[in-house]
Amino acid sequence: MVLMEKRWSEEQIRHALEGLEGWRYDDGRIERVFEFATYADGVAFATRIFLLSEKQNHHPDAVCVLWKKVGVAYTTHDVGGVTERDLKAATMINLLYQRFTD
Ligand SMILES: C[C@H](O)[C@H](O)[C@H]1CNC2=NC(N)=NC(=O)C2=N1
Repeated sequence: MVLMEKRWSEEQIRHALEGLEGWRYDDGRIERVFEFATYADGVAFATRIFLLSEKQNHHPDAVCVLWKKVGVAYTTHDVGGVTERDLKAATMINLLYQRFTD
């Protein structure tokens, strides 16, 4: 039995996002747009997100690969809102992004 993650309140989420650069809360999801020097970097970044999400068994609600930009959104589908799992994924994605900006 997988423990049901507890859905966070909007206040809890907004407080947690103060420490999570670039992410914002909107309508039950957390999301961020990442910018890149090249389109190929954005594609590589998105691919790493897909592989990470399989490893975590926690998958993005959306990944949009645009010209030199990638949009990412997370929510926990099982509970219909944002949980610790989404914030953990966002934290790991911010760390991943650092490799593309150093
Ligand atoms: C059975 C499997 O563990 C669940 O469906 C996982 C898969 N990935 C998931 N990803 C997200 N974002 N939310 C979930 O509730 C979720 N559940």
